[in-house]
Amino acid sequence: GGQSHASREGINMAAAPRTVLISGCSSGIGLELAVQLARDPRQRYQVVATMRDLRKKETLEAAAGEALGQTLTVAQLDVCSDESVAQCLGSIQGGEVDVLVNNAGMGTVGPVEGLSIAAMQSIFDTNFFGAVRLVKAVLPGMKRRRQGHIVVVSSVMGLQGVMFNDVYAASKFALEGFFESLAIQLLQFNIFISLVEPGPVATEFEGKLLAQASTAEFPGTDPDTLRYFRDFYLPASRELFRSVGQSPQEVAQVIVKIIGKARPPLRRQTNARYSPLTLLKALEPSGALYVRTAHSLLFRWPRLLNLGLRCLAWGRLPTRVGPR
Ligand SMILES: NC(=O)C1=CN([C@@H]2O[C@H](COP(=O)(O)OP(=O)(O)OC[C@H]3O[C@@H](n4cnc5c(N)ncnc54)[C@H](OP(=O)(O)O)[C@@H]3O)[C@@H](O)[C@H]2O)C=CC1
Ligand SMILES: CC1=C(/C=C/C(C)=C/C=C/C(C)=C/C=O)C(C)(C)CCC1
Repeated sequence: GGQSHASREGINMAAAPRTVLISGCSSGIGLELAVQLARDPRQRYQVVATMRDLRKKETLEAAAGEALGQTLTVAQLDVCSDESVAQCLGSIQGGEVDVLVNNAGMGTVGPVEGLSIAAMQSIFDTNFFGAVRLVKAVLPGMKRRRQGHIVVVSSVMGLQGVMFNDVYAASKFALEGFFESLAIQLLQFNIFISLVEPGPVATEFEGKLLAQASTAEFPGTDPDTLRYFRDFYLPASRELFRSVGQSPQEVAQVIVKIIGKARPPLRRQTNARYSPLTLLKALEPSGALYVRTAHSLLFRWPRLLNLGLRCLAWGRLPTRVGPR
């Protein structure tokens, strides 16, 4: 209770740093968040930056600079493996995680007819069950200590569906339902949940999706659907990333602020330029306004969509797309 709030607000400067465990730190949002927290000017955090493949650790280590080995350590963690999770948590001093950031995730695009059930399940294994696995591992300790914060990198697609992102959106909706439910119970234990909902972010995420879209054959899909996907959706999606895409640094900054709060919010969107699109659903609960507008913008008035995106992008520098 009171003591933790005092330390979080910096009143008790001598407070021990909080241990923050982040999944998926080989690139993108996870990497940036790990570095920003480790470089906190008030040194409030001890960061365990994890990734499933340690051969990818160089970028993170270079970005961490002097923080490496001080406020940041790198550890192996595959969110799809029970053994890996157990081993990683066992290696943490005291075994206590104060803040868990479920960031690891992957996208998938394309018509559902062309995606195998196995491929869909693997998206859920990573995005949904990966987060659930980590939560099951850290929750008993948090409950015992009556303290904790669980941050989940969800998406605007955890709030509303987007054409040709059916499975990815479903995995993010699953996170939203799971963690909103958990949030109610956990208030009893002084444990907070925060679902962070970025719009498009310039990380390796988009490149991986474009690579999938260009190599996958989506067998069993009718030619009309394939044409809608390739000639309508893909160019619009590219333009959206170019115009309103955020940098991973910006998203990480929002998460750092949330972690620093004594009363963190349950939901937080990160991209004000995307919010007109999420408003379409929030303002009209039947969903018809959002679905009809998205449909029209993509299939009937693509030039209006382009114009609209350019307006939303007004006054900002184009986001550099691609790896750090
Ligand atoms: N980029 C975007 O437009 C948006 C992204 N998001 C979400 O942000 C999160 C981070 O993505 P982002 O930084 O953009 O993309 P990146 O592709 O740059 O990073 C994804 C990270 O997740 C890791 N990962 C994948 N599977 C596993 C696994 N089984 N165990 C551990 N780590 C794993 C990847 O590791 P590896 O390198 O080994 O594959 C990588 O470190 C994701 O949850 C994504 O859904 C949300 C909204 C928008
Ligand atoms: C094409 C198109 C859309 C596309 C949205 C996209 C592509 C959002 C991507 C979000 C991401 C990448 C989130 C990651 O988690 C809208 C705006 C819904 C409606 C108009 C047409």
